[in-house]
Amino acid sequence: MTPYSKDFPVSWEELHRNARALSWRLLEQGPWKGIIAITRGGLVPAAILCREMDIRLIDTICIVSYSEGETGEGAMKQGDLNVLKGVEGDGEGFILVDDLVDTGRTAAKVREMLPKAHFATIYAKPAGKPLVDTFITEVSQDTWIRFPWDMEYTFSTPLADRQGK
Ligand SMILES: O=P(O)(O)OC[C@H]1O[C@H](OP(=O)(O)OP(=O)(O)O)[C@H](O)[C@@H]1O
Ligand SMILES: O=c1[nH]c(=O)c2nc[nH]c2[nH]1
Ligand SMILES: [Mg+2]
Repeated sequence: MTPYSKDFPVSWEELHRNARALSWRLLEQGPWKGIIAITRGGLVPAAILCREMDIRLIDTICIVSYSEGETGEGAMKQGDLNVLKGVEGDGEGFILVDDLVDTGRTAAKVREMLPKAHFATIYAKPAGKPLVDTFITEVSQDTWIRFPWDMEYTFSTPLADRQGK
């Protein structure tokens, strides 16, 4: 059974605003040598951060942790962590960025790989929050965040018509 009972759709505008808010917070804590994006979710936040912070050195850690769940409703379940590509060094002076922390499993893995990096996310759920150095918005553990790159505009049934369904 999926542990997610709430949906939290995020628009491009909201994502952009939150990523810029994260840039402000990180600029105050610099200087930074570069950004390491945790693919794939960290790629769009990293693009916004490096533009706002004038950072030109961008690398990736490529890691896979979720696969399509049995529900077929777009919610995912977590499998084994699979690191496809790492980076050299201990991460000192680098921002490690991801879109969110949920259980914190991905965060724990990347922190182990780069113990001195500053780990930043836009969204954090309570279980993963202690592993993040800087984040912008907290959502409850039973919420599934829907990022704009995972959605498309579609018809919305009026609330009155949904009653009793
Ligand atoms: O805190 P956790 O429970 O580990 O979950 C958070 C991770 O899960 C998602 O990535 P996912 O592995 O689904 O891949 P993606 O970024 O390529 O979509 C998300 O982008 C985080 O990286
Ligand atoms: O798009 C996503 N939304 C989430 O809430 C989430 N949690 C882990 N991985 C996730 N991916
Ligand atoms: Mg990810």
